[in-house]
Amino acid sequence: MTSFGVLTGRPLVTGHGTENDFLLLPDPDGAVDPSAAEVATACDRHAGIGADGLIRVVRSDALPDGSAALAADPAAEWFMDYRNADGSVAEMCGNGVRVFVHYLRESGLADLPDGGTIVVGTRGGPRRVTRVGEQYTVDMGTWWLPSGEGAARDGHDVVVEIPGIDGPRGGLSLAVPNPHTVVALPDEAALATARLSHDPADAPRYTPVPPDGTNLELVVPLGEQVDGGHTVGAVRMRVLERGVGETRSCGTGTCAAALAVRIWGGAGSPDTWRVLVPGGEVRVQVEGDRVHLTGPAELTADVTLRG
Ligand SMILES: N[C@@H](CCC[C@H](N)C(=O)O)C(=O)O
Repeated sequence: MTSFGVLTGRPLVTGHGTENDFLLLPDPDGAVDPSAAEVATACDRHAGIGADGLIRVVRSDALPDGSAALAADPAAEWFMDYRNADGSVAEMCGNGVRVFVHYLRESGLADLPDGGTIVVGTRGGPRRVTRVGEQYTVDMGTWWLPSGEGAARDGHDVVVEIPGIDGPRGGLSLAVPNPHTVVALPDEAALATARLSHDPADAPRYTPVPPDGTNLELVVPLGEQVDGGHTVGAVRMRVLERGVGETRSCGTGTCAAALAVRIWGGAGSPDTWRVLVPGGEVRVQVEGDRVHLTGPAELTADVTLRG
């Protein structure tokens, strides 16, 4: 008999950002702290509602991680308590934070006029989210190369064996601030043949093994175009998310993908990137050691779990 534990009977809201989908748990006062097993069951696509992750919408002053966010930025009234579909926590979710802010706006918990900005607490630090019509631009903060600048010179710091792809490939590790490994493939046919799963018998293998696990982005650079007088790069991406499986989009992953392709492109590589994912398209803007992500957010249903 399936048990959703503390989630039973709680009003939940479903939503997605470029089809990276989430269960939102409104819990302003921090009264409901689901266990990893309860999150995993609710996110199971057969035994539960199904989602790539669960996001608790909670006031920052109601939990310890939120207090740290408030100390970093007193404007961070709300905290995105993000859990992967397997119940594990992650530092940041680039698609989720847009859906989070869209929910705050739609439910009247925050006033966000067009052009307005709100600060959201996350485990990766406070994030400023600006509404631009029906799109949201997230200041994703600083990014870095965990292996140091030498990795940028070499272009890779990890070897990845990917089921469905011939031979081992060089990958580049990036922190956004959650861990990502980006691997370039020669064309879209190769991208289509990759098998992306956490099944131990068919999972990618990394040398060295990433200490905190990793999200894996497979990318195919699509070239550059001039848009409004600016050069814009384009890249197609598939992603295997840590703690989830293959998803139709990953916001932090699109940032990692754009950053890696930009590094591989060398001097003169664009700062603005269109990243095409199975669930749609987002835009990534690099400003030195900071990165911004722009994309849509939607709410889809109000749901309640039965016992
Ligand atoms: N889908 C998210 C990333 C969620 C966290 C990730 N699976 C991890 O464990 O690091 C995004 O949109 O960024």
